[in-house]
Amino acid sequence: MKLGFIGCGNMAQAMMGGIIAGNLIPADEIIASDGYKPSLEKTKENLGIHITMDNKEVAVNSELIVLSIKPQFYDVVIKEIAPIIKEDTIIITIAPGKTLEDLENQFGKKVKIVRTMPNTPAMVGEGMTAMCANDLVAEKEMKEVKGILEGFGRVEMVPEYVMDAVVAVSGSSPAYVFMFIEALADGAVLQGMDRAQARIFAAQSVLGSAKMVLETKLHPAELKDMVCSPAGTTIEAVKTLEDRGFRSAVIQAMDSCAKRCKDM
Ligand SMILES: NC(=O)C1=CN([C@@H]2O[C@H](COP(=O)(O)OP(=O)(O)OC[C@H]3O[C@@H](n4cnc5c(N)ncnc54)[C@H](OP(=O)(O)O)[C@@H]3O)[C@@H](O)[C@H]2O)C=CC1
Ligand SMILES: O=C(O)[C@@H]1CCC=N1
Repeated sequence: MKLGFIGCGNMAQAMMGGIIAGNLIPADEIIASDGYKPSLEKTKENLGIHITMDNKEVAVNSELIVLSIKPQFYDVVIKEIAPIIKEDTIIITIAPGKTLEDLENQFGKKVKIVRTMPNTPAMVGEGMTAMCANDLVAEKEMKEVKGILEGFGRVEMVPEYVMDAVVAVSGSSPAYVFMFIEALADGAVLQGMDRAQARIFAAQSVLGSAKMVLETKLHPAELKDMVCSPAGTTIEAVKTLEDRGFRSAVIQAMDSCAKRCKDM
């Protein structure tokens, strides 16, 4: 197998979906293991990958192994696979707070490790993933892994010290954005709009605004100013958001998020 996933939940399925749809690795060269058989079988049915209940089968048969279990299960899974992985296997991690040094110590031997942080928009091919690696991973191997991760969105190489910031700004941020979209829809419902239509108006406005930031490369404050007419409607809304500490709430939420990474 080219690519193996240990843990076949939300992130693993999102990553596999993009990789297969982008023809980066064919489904019959991907294998996934999980402790829960019905969800594995459903993934096999949807994506056509190989499945197993045995993590070791993934470990011995894959060139690249994604550890797609929750952080609290990293210890037990690493203990299980460390004795049997081959020297040239590349381990890809996606958990917050698990540093390259921690991981190397847990494996207890020289292992090629690529530490990444993806996000759930990978499910629709619009993921944002950060990556860094230990010294054993050659530049050519980094490029290969990057190419695979690009199957489900954008990828940036980062120095490891910014990984907690990455979790706050992209790994976890879809949750805050969904809360914002939900709140926008609620606000429109309050003004009398139908719920289903409100959700479309809210989501499309967030999508379009994000695209403007990426495509115009203008500062977000400049784009905000373009919406605020003098004595108009928008500046009234901006005033209320500033009064209620909107930006400060976001920054403080991200600070809590990054602090949690350090405790994991
Ligand atoms: N969700 C997100 O937005 C993001 C998540 N991540 C990271 O991705 C990783 C996976 O998260 P996510 O996909 O959300 O989690 P999920 O709970 O959806 O998936 C994890 C899967 O691993 C299975 N599992 C648990 N223990 C084992 C084991 N010993 N061997 C094999 N499989 C096991 C779980 O089964 P069961 O449910 O039966 O226990 C579950 O199906 C985490 O490290 C998370 O921090 C990173 C970026 C974004
Ligand atoms: O909440 C979490 O811990 C994971 C990591 C990033 C997004 N979800």
